[in-house]
Amino acid sequence: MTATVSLEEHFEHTIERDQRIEPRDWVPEGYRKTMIRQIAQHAHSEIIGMQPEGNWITRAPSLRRKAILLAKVQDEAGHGLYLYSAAATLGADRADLTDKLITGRQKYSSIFNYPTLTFADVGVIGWLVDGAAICNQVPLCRSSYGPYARAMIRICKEESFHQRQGYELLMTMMRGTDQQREMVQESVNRWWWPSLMMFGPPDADSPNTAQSMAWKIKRHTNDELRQRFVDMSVPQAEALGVTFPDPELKWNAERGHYDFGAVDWDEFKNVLKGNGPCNAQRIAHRRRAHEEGAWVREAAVAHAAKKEHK
Ligand SMILES: CC(C)(COP(=O)(O)OP(=O)(O)OC[C@H]1O[C@@H](n2cnc3c(N)ncnc32)[C@H](O)[C@@H]1OP(=O)(O)O)[C@@H](O)C(=O)NCCC(=O)NCCSC(=O)Cc1ccccc1
Repeated sequence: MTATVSLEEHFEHTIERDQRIEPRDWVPEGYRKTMIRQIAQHAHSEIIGMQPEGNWITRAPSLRRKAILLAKVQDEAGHGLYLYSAAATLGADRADLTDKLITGRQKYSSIFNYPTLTFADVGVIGWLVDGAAICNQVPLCRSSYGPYARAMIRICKEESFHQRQGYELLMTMMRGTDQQREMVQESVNRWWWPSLMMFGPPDADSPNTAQSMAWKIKRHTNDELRQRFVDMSVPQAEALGVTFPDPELKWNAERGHYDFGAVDWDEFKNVLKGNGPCNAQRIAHRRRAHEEGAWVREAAVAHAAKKEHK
C-alpha cells in the first residue's frame, strides 16, 4: 500500500464518519478545486452583494434605517473577508481570486445583478435574498470542510439578523399608506423569481451536485432547498399581506409541499453569461474600487516589510 492510498483512505474515512476535513489533511485535487470554487463564489457574492443595498445608504428614510443598513452592508464585507480566508486555507491566493472576479473568470450569485429601484428593495432583499441565503447556508454549517463549516455558523447568525430587519422593514411599510403597500408588492414581484434562482440550476442540470453530495460539501440538492424556501416563504408572505407572482403556486396536500411554476432558466443562464441588467455595472464598480485601493495594499506591504526589518 502506498502512502497516497492511506492518505486517500484517511480522507474517505473522515467523510464517512461525518468528521471535518482540516487544512492539514490531504484532499483529492477535485475536492480542493470544488471547495475553492464554491467558497470563492460565495465570497465574491458577499462582496458584490454590498452594492445593491449600498445604493440606498445615503437615501435611507431615517437615521435608524441608515444605521441598520450600514451595519448589514458592513457584515457582508466581513463575510466576504472571512470566506476569502477560508479559501486561503486550501492554498488559494486572495489577489488571484479578486483578479478572477474582476476579469469575469469566477462567478458570483446571479441575484446581485438586479437593480434596487426603491427602498422597499432593501426590505425585500433582507426577507427573500437573505432568507434564501440562510436556507442554503444552514446545512452548510455541516459541510465537510472545517474552516468553511465554521465560517457558516457565524455568517448564518448574522444573516438571520439581516432577514429579520428586512421583514420588519416590510411590516412597517405594510402598515403605512396604499402607496407604500404597492411599493412592497411591486418589489416582491421583481425579486421572487431571481430569489428562486439563487439555489442554482435544477438538479438534472447541476454538474456539481452529485459529487459535492458524495463529499458532503453539500447536504441537500438545489431543488430540495428551493422547495424548502418556497414552503417557508408562502406563510410569511400571507402574514405580510403580499402575494408571489406565480399563478401556479398552491398547496399540494399529497406531496406536503407547495407546487410552484417553472423558473425561467433562460434568464438565469443569460445572467450567468454576464447579460443581466447590472452585471457590467457591478464588475466595473468592483474593479474601480480595487484599482483605487492599490495604494492601501502597497502601503500595507511596505509597512509589513519595515516591521520585519526592525
Ligand atoms: C447552490 C450553489 C450556489 C450552486 O451549487 P454548485 O453545486 O456549486 O453548482 P451547480 O452544479 O449546481 O451549478 C453549476 C454552475 O453554476 C454556478 N451557479 C449555480 N447557481 C448560481 C447562482 N445562483 N448564481 C451564479 N452562479 C451559480 C455554480 O457555481 C456552477 O459554476 P461552475 O460552472 O462550476 O463554475 C452552491 O455553490 C452553494 O451552495 N454555494 C454557497 C452559497 C453561496 O454561494 N451563496 C451566495 C449568495 S448568498 C449571499 O451572498 C448573502 C447575501 C445576502 C444579501 C446581500 C448580500 C449577501
